[in-house]
Amino acid sequence: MTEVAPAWEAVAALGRAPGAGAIRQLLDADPHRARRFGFRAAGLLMDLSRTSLTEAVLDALLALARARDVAGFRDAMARGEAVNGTERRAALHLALRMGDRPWRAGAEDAAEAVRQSFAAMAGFVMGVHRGSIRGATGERFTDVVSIGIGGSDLGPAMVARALWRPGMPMRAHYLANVDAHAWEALRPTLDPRRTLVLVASKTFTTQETMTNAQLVKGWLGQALGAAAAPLHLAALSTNLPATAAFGIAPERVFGFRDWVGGRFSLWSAVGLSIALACGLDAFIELLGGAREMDEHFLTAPDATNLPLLLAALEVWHVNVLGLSARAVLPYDERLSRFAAHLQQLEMESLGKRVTMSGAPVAHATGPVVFGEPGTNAQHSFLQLIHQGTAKVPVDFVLVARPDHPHPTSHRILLANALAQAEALARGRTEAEARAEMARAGLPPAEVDRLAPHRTFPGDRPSTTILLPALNPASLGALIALYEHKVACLGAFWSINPFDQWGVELGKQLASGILPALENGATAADPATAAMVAEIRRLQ
Ligand SMILES: O=P(O)(O)OC[C@H]1O[C@H](O)[C@H](O)[C@@H](O)[C@@H]1O
Repeated sequence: MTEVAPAWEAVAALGRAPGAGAIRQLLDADPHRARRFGFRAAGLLMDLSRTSLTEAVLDALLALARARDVAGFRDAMARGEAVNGTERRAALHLALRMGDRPWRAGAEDAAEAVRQSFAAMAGFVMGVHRGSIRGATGERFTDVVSIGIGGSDLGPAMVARALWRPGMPMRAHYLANVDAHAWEALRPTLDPRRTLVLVASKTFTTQETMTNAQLVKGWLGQALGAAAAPLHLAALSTNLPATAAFGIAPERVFGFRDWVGGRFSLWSAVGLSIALACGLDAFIELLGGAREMDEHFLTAPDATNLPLLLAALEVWHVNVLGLSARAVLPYDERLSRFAAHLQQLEMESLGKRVTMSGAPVAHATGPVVFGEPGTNAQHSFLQLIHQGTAKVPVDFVLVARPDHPHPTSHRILLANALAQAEALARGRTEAEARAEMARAGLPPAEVDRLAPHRTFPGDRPSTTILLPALNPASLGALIALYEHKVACLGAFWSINPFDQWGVELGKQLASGILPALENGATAADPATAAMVAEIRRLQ
């Protein structure tokens, strides 16, 4: 047996112990549990008290982290080693946060590369905001459209939505889906003379993005003349030849390196729309918040390291308790796309079935992640989480101070979030349900009939992350927390969290099916061929 196997076995044994997974009794036994299992970094409080973690479980998970050398993987990542083994690349999104560390990606001075691309971005943003960079008709830009998909869309779109307030420099719009209904819905809201278009694509070959970019370039050309369109375009990409071929002048191309993974790229030029819409200062503060979490991640001891603890909890839930989904519920409307961002960040990173060396994994990997803002989620899928047969851990994200002048609304929002966490953990026993119905005066037969339906099993885990306020720094720290959790889980599970081969097959098949839809060529797969025939009949 290797050192790793006994560490796994120790964790698994705790999972088989009587009472493992219980939460209510832990809460009852220790009134200080919230203090013991509350952890702070970068202004965030992470409360793990409403989980079934115990001192023994945590110790075993931290021993497993040592056996799996999670800290070693983290440090190799920070040293710019090729931790993305299948693509032979570093994963150096930490360098984008522009800390003082001498970041290197292999032989490259990554810190210098980041400084240069940030300086170019900053110059452009200031030029647009001051009006020295204008559209072809001399008008100032008021709107920015960022065309991109996946990592070139979800992060920036989520952040801009979270941070934008009336009066900020520009309005940002995001165009991702190749479904042209998205463009047709956006188009009438835009004045081409005042619209700046960013084509955000790391590879600059993504079919959806290039299709939309051609549509929007055509719209600019029609409205302003083909020669004027380039004045309204910029590219955010690592593929300089392709941006030039698309007709974007080199000084309008904001680059980044291949060691920035798509789902980790909002801190790079891919985040240009954030800086344009919310201001350069906000973007710098966002980087600063992430940097604070980075420093914590790189230096805090395991036992108080928030990303590592969050990852360890996920191992406990997924591998020991067999919980294969997790819900993310930000109780803040401005974070309405936060779950969408985490869906990509976590599921694209951790949806793997072979180890870094290509052998089948011996255990479950990434859970299904989904979510919606609260309180809306309460009136939707939380029924299943309270009373369904599947146990689904929840991440609550709460913001203490709102930016609106309606304290009553905010108190109602927070009371609901806290009530959900309490209800999930404590539940309501059948005896409690019966007593309550009796107090309400229900006849005994009704009490008997409804008791099973009004019983809540409890012992359903949740994590609460509290932000003092939602601002660029706290949001940067929050996102970085999850990024680092993902890296830790890659190490725990010995999978590559930085590649995404799973998206390739569908891409290849789509290009084979396109001719069948265009001219009736027979698709290779009979089910596809039958559906193509029916679609063509209806068109
Ligand atoms: O930025 P791009 O090269 O256009 O890629 C956009 C997205 O598409 C790919 O298929 C991957 O699934 C994502 O990781 C990536 O973020």
